[in-house]
Formats: sequence, structure tokens, C-alpha cells
Amino acid sequence: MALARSILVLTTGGTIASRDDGTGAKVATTEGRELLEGSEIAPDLDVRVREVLSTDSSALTLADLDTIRAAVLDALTEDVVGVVLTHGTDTLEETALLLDLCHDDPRPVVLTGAVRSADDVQPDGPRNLRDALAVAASPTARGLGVLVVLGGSAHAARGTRKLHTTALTPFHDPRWGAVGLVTGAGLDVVRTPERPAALAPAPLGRVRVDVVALYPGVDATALDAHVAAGARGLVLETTGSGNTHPEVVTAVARHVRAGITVLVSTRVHAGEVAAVYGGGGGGRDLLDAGAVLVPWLRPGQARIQLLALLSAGATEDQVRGASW
Ligand SMILES: NC(=O)C[C@H](N)C(=O)O
Repeated sequence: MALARSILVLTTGGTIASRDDGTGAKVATTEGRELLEGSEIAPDLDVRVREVLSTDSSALTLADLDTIRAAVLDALTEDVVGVVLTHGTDTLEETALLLDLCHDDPRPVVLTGAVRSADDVQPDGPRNLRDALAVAASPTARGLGVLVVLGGSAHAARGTRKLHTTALTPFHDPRWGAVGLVTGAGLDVVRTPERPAALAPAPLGRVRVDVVALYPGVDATALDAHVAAGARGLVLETTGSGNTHPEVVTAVARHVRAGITVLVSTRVHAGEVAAVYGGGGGGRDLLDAGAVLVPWLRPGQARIQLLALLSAGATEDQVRGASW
């Protein structure tokens, strides 16, 4: 008989592990062992589970992200064909990108979660976990980096976002679409994601990077407050293709001169950020003020990449030249 393929499942909480706490609120309380019991596991897989955290992903701290990354890197030192990480969906895209940035191993790391809680009459967690295990064990998933598997498809970590609060297929990559579809046999790959060279993992908590929302009527108050709180980097959630009010651009120029890295992302779901508009508040003005345009990553993932770069000691040129 063929030797069983080993997979380590790391659990962190989220809706996949949540149940009613008696007041009608969902809280992550399900143990890793119970998650596996509820999911069909192929007989040729040897699946072990390790509990890392038990929290709603919206409450994760940077120290928690360090803990999760360390647990994944540790799991990859073991004799496993792949790793599955169960995670809340709210900030799954941040954790997925962080792991992908330092993933330098052909074995797949697969993040999964659920939209419906573990005590729902029709939970989606068991199927998602089964799919994630199938992908983690699939030879076709090797070399694709960190993947997000929910609702029957797999997406690359980079560029993938939660785009629906309740749909069973909440994750999409607006630029490239899915990497593959989950089949009974594993992963049917439709594209190979482009991934930059891996970064050395460094603890995230020493650097502060904040996201600043921009909207009609905005001024520089929030921007200045983040810098006063110690931010070394700011990610602007601009309107449209990278535009805002001239007052914000003036503040950006001041902060860039003082050594703060300012990234220009957008609140718009799909499409490129570019230096098109002038007039004092346009993307062209932000570029001239010294900001870095982020064509494709949206604010959550841009922040994680900037945190990872600054934490790893990247130079200004390395930050500017990164794949955004
Ligand atoms: N569907 C989910 O997992 C949402 C949950 N609030 C979380 O991110 O932990």
C-alpha cells in the first residue's frame, strides 16, 4: 500500500470554528479535532491538527500574525506534503499575503475558512476543509505558493480579496481570477500566479503602517494623526484611480520629506491605480509629492507588504521597486 501523505492542519479560529455562545453571538470555540471530525478526509491522507490561535480574524494583532507565520514555517520543517491553515475570512487576505511573501517552498500552504458557522444547519466549513486538504495534497498545487480555497475554487494569495460578506464564494482576484478549481482529484490549475522573490521573515510589530481612508470633504487630520502616532508608512485608500484633495497631497509631500513611506491605493474594487489626473489632488500630484503608486494591491494587502518590507529592513529603492 502507498505511504499516506501527511498534512498538518493549523487552526486559528474564525467562523469555521464558531458557534453560538448562548446569547446569539458567534464565537470561535470549536477545537481543531472537532473540525476534522466534521470533514471527510481521503483515506490515503494522514492529517494531524495543531491549534495555533482561537480568535475572530478581525481581532488579530501583528504579534498574532508573527505567531501564525512561525507556526506555518515550523510545520514546513516536518515531513508533510502541504499545510492547511483554517482562518477567519475577514482578514484572511492579509494573512495569506504575509505567508506568501516569505513562502520559499514548493509545498502548498492552503488557507481556508467558512462563511457559515460550525453550528449552522448547512455549514460550508466541512466542505471547504475537505477541499483545502485535497489541494494541499495535490501535486498540481506544488509551486503555486500560498492559496486561498473556499467555495470550490483556489485563488492566489496576492491580489485576492474578500468581496462579499455572506456569499459562499467570498474571495475573488479581480485582476486574474482563480488559479484553479477543486476537483475530486485535487486542483485543476488554470493559471500559474506570478510571485516575487521570497522575503526573509522578520517580526512585524516593530513598525507601524496605517491605512488612511479618503473621501469627499477629507483633510489631512487623519494622515497627520497617524504620523504623530509613530507610523513609518501610510497607505492611502484614495478615490478612483488614485486621486484625493490637494490638502492631502500637500501633507503627503511634507511627510515624505520627513522619511515616511506613502503608498497610493484605492477604495475601488478592480482596475489599475495610475498617475493620470493633476489639478493638485490627482494621482500625478501624489507621485510628484513622492508617494509610491500601488497599481494592483488594495489597501489591506499593500499595508501588509509594506510592513513586511520595512520590518525586513528594505531600503527606499527596494520599497519603490517592489511588485505592488
Ligand atoms: N467568516 C468569517 O470567518 C468571519 C469572522 N468574523 C472572522 O473573520 O473570523
